[in-house]
Amino acid sequence: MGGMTLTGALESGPRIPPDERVIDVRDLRMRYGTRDVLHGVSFAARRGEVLALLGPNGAGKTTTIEILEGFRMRSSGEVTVLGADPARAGEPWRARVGVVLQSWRDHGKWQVRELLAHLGDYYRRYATDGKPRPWPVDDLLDVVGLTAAAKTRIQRLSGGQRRRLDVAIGIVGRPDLLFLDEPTVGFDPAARREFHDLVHRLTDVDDTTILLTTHDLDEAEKLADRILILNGGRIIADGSADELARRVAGESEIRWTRDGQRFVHAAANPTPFVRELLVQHGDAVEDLEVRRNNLEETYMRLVHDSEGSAR
Ligand SMILES: Nc1ncnc2c1ncn2[C@@H]1O[C@H](COP(=O)(O)OP(=O)(O)OP(=O)(O)O)[C@@H](O)[C@H]1O
Repeated sequence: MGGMTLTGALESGPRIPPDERVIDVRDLRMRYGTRDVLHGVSFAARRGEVLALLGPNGAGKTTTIEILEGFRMRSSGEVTVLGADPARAGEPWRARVGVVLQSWRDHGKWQVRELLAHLGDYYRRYATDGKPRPWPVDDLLDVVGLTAAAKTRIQRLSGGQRRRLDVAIGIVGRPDLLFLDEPTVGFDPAARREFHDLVHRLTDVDDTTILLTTHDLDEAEKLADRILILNGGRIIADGSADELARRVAGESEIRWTRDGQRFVHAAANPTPFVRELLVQHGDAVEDLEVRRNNLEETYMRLVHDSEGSAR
């Protein structure tokens, strides 16, 4: 069964015409010493898409992202990002790519606004008619929620504010493509929600393509147009959260009460079951609830199935 889930996942992955691919990865392999950690990874992203790369610890997410960012040399495979090979691309390419690194701790004595204005200057020469660069600093402060902290020295920012500054630094050049490696670690729920709004704004306003990694499946479900699951250096699923949920058998849970008694039933297709239930019991059915697998359940199942079929 695991094998079928796997094949199904890959075959029905979206087909993106080559000229619309902001990211195009084919048969990417990575070996550290004698250890293979990526075994032929292939996927693509189209402009304006938000992709979440999920997978257990050690699956190869950071390695993949670092290769796409041009920070790590791959062992083999074809990688095209914004039309260029990241291993060979130059400064104009880098200016179009945003990277959010973990906590910007240098320049502790600088004020937030001052640092962003300074870093933004670098991007001025890469402005185009369609895309003025950098973000005007006050708009940027507003968009990441740091207006009130504009004059605060970096060393005095709270953990959450620092992560927002990391994001601001990643997008100051108005990148066409943004990489976010576990962007909301350390955020409180309010900051997390604001960050999600920011991601939506970036894709709405700027058509920014975003590739993010996260272990927060709720976050992936809220943000991503498409989910890629990497396990043991292989992509084991590629599709929207709904598509992946549909691929996992026994997906829906139907709950109801009748004569004061609770009932639970699992069904791949809940509609005929519910219809029959109402035909049989009509008004006696109360508190009817149909719940599809959430991404967490789907993810656990897909990872589990792939491990079964890989060995
Ligand atoms: N520089 C390196 N040298 C040798 N092995 C490495 C190196 N970097 C990563 N690895 C190994 O490669 C594998 C994939 O690591 P990677 O960091 O890409 O995984 P990940 O999916 O990002 O994990 P996590 O969720 O824990 O961040 C791991 O087994 C890791 O130990």
